Amino acid sequence: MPSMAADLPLISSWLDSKRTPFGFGFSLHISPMKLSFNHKKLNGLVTRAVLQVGSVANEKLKGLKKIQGLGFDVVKEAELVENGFLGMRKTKLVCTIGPSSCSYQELEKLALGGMNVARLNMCHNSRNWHQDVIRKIKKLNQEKGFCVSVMIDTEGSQIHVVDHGAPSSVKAEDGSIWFFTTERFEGSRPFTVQASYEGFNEGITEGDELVVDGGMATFEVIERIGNDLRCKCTDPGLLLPRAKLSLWRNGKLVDKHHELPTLSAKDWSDIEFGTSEGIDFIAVSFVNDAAVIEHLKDYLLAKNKSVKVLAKIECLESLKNLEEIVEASDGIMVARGDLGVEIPLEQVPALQEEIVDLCRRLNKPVIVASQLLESMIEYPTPTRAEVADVSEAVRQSADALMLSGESAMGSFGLKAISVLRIASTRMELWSREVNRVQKFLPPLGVSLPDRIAEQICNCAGQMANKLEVDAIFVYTRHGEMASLLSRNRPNPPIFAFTNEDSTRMALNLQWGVVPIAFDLSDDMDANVSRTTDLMKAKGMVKAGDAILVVSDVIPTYAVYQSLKVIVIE
Ligand SMILES: Nc1ncnc2c1ncn2[C@@H]1O[C@H](COP(=O)(O)OP(=O)(O)OP(=O)(O)O)[C@@H](O)[C@H]1O
Ligand SMILES: CC(=O)C(=O)O
Ligand SMILES: [K+]
Ligand SMILES: [Mg+2]
Repeated sequence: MPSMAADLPLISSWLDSKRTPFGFGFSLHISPMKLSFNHKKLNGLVTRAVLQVGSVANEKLKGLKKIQGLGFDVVKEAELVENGFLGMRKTKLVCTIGPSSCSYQELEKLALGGMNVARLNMCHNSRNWHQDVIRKIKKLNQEKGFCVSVMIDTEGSQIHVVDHGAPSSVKAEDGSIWFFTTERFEGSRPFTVQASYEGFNEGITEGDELVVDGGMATFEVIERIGNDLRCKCTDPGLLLPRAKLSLWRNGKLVDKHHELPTLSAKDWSDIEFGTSEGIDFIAVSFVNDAAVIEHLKDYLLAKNKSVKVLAKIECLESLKNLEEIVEASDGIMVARGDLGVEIPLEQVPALQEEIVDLCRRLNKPVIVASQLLESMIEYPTPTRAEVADVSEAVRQSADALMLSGESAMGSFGLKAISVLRIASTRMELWSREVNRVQKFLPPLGVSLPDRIAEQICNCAGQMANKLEVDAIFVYTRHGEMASLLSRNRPNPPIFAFTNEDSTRMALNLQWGVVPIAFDLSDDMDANVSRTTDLMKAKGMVKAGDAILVVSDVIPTYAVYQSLKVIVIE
């Protein structure tokens, strides 16, 4: 077993770099508070070796605030009691809510099944429907002790089918002639497909290709007449309601997204509605560049709304500006559905891995989305290939996996979430064995502006693994340290105590973090003893458990970040 001292050079090397721009000096002290040599994990080490890195406080510690109980997610609590610290799932699960999952009972079942975030796609359904779902989720959280965050996903300016002349799907036969029109009309016309965007056929000429849903059906443009494109079906298939339309010339996409506003008037109105209902995340569809994310974040800041903004990577333009988009946003969704429409399908897997790695480097949570268990929309078991896809996303250490149609409209949403839960827990375990995590994941260098926090958390991650502590406790107001710890993908779970509700809900999307509501005080020792006492009383920690404690609680008088190891007595 490596000794704790082995970590000291690492820590002291960054301690040398003083935080002069902020006017703080740093001290490191190791104070053995109590010696005991029989702990199962830290045999031979002091039981309360305290490694503290804090600014020199020039004021006395403030008095203890009144601390109430712990706001612990009932599902995580049960998971901990049942599986122990190491058996807790790290990968977060997002479920799209739709007609088959919108009742109070179904939502409760999904929450019990491990849903961390509920996604509402504003492309579908009415304002009242969305409001009703959001309120049900809030009620479940409040009355039943769940911790499910709410995400809205903007409609954006997609080019899709408005009407295709049939109530549900319609088959386009080989060689059949169809009109794709931008004309608005009521009712339906046979062999006529209404497209959502007026500029849809501009610049399109004979010989171009019109692709439906990324290859579900393909047409050749024969003629452009006024508002219409007259097309011949060259690859037969189904036209589904709201099917996506894209145009191609000589094997290259004719990019129309950049002509459209990323946030339409309807999107702004949906955002206004969502924030007034207290949502936690906005996922922005078809992001082209960082500007739209910055604009939305400024807007939310001005309105004093702590809502996290996620950028969906799903079009060509977003790939060109990937790094600036990741930097600007609070998280990313790899929206493989539309991405696979805009770029050749075989490029999606490598891109997914690159995006996941980039997000980890820049410390932004990342969701892998779409078609993870697509066959489960219809069938109660997944294909082997789907389970392999899910496991691969977990191996890449994506923060979260997302269900779409599987939970929104399928009959087996609950089974689908249990497949995600079981497959991700299994893969996490496998990745941890014989240090595979270290082999798989690119090492973290020094890449973030807050180098001190970054290095504390990198060291904490290494220490947690080497010392085989049972859990990491982090005390955080804005979630920064919790997020930086998560970025290291350590073996033990990260319990993040926070007094900010918005921080708690945002941390729901971060790998391995269990967010817990707690009335933080400026007195760190009081926080630690109070939370461990409360968790002990609940049977969640017991004597002998080793815990790595990290803090970024910032009292009014100083910056105070610390790292220490305690063993529960
Ligand atoms: N609120 C809803 N009401 C009705 N049906 C829904 C709803 N949400 C999703 N669905 C159904 O589930 C399917 C998949 O949902 P999802 O929202 O993930 O679609 P998507 O096309 O992947 O997303 P996006 O439109 O953002 O690209 C939809 O095509 C739709 O049929
Ligand atoms: C989720 C989504 O928007 C997509 O995959 O296209
Ligand atoms: K959407
Ligand atoms: Mg999409």
